[in-house]
Amino acid sequence: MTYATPAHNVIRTSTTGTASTLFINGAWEPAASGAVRAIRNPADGELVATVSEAGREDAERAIAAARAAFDSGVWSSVPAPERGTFLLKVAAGLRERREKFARAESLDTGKRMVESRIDMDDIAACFEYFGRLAGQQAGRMVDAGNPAVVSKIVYEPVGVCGLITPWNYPLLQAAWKIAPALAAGCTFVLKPSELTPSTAILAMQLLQDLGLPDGVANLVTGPGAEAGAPLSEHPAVDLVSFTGGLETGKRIAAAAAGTVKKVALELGGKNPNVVFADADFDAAVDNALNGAFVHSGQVCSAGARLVVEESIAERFVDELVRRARDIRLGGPFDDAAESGPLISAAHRDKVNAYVQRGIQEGARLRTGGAAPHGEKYDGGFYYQPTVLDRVQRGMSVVTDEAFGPVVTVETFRTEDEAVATANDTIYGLAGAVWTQDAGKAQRVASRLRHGTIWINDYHPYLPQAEWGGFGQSGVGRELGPTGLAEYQEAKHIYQNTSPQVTGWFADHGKEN
Ligand SMILES: NC(=O)c1ccc[n+]([C@@H]2O[C@H](COP(=O)([O-])OP(=O)(O)OC[C@H]3O[C@@H](n4cnc5c(N)ncnc54)[C@H](O)[C@@H]3O)[C@@H](O)[C@H]2O)c1
Ligand SMILES: C[N+](C)(C)CC=O
Repeated sequence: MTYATPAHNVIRTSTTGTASTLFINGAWEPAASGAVRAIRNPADGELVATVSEAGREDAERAIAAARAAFDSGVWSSVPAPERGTFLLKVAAGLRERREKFARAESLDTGKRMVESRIDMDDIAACFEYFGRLAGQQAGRMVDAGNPAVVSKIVYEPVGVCGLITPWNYPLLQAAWKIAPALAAGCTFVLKPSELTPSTAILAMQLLQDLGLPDGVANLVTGPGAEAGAPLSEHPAVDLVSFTGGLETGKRIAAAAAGTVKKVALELGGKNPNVVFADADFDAAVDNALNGAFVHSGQVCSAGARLVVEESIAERFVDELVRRARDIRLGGPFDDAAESGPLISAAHRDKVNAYVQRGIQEGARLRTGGAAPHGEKYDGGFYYQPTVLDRVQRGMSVVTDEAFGPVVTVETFRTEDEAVATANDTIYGLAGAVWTQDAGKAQRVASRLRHGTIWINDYHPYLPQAEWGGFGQSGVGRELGPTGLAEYQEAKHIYQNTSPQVTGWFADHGKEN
């Protein structure tokens, strides 16, 4: 198969310079300024779509629509099981349109079709999970210790949600927010990455086709500083849920403080993949490749730090390097490709700068460290899978999230040293432990300060299992029951069925 051309375009956006991709109060609109952005496939630079480039004014109109829809009760008053049924229809719609959505995702991100198809399945599973959960949150009775009192906890929607998402898993990260927000009865404004808006547009079309009331779901496509910032600043937004980089997350938390809105942050990671000498060697090497290089390492939970027991380190890294050299790079429709391009030239420059700085600081480059050569790669933003060993703690390539196909190698001699090395990061998103000793696996897993620990595996995540970070990897959790609770307020309703005079204050005006 050859790379996609604009003829593969699968969404209703223009390739001629006009666009109406803002979805506000049930209508498709251009940006107030008329600005547009060209979306290009990072695998070959081909024009994929032209979308509206929203600014503050557009975001504020979308917020007003979401506020009015929430306050009208048009969605929050729909019984929770019916909201759940709607989510199940969304899941079914996604499954029917899987290929169309996957192509749009691959064209925007450059990721291989096989990966985008998996993403679409995971997205449908997310809607199914929250669809089933929606009807099960009945609240609970509380024993007030007084038979005359009826005391209960009910869960109400938090209100208007600002949802801000990144480019690496565009619709998946949006779905992890949209599904629980709708299940809880919230309304929202979604601001996807300006680089990868296409599947968000398709998703809004699906919600519209399925009859979601106007104003419940709103979309602004555009850059963060203009279209995104109002979602964290505006007093009419009750919650901002953000997935993206650490520095943006800090800005959003600071901006949200002005109106004391709820903040959920899913940020980056610098995730340790800890391999003990007694691990299944072949499985551990294979999964170290998977952990570091799938989607060219542009994964928040990428196993970018290999932490390997000294006694097997040389053999392990030799094998990792041998196999990393063989990884075939290519575009979304190249069936032979095993990994794809980076998202942009600027991002590739950033990844390369980390690698070169690491080498200058004394790391040894075992493979990679440059863009690949050849006609096939011209016009795309490819970077070779890269392995650096002999790194030192404190080097920026070890501490910072490079977010590319780069793995560093650290070694340890004892279990304590393995734990200390793995925990030596400001982040705390995910990590893995490889050993055939079940006791050691559980011991180490319990000491690692990361939100997800895989034992003898790498990368799986489940809609029913909470996802999120310790430390500076974020605040709050997505998925699982906690992922729904993020979009709810717990309210205590206390009813005294037999009101009594308390006598706390004497009635000084009353005759004896
Ligand atoms: N923890 C997770 O589950 C998870 C999942 C996916 C990606 N990520 C992280 O996302 C990052 C990569 O994504 P990115 O480069 O798109 O991140 P980013 O922080 O640059 O952008 C994320 C989103 O924020 C918007 N934005 C930027 N500035 C803003 C502002 N001032 N106000 C409001 N919105 C603003 C962007 O337009 C985009 O939509 C990595 O750090 C990765 O680890 C985390
Ligand atoms: C959360 N996850 C693993 C799907 C994507 C992270 O970038």
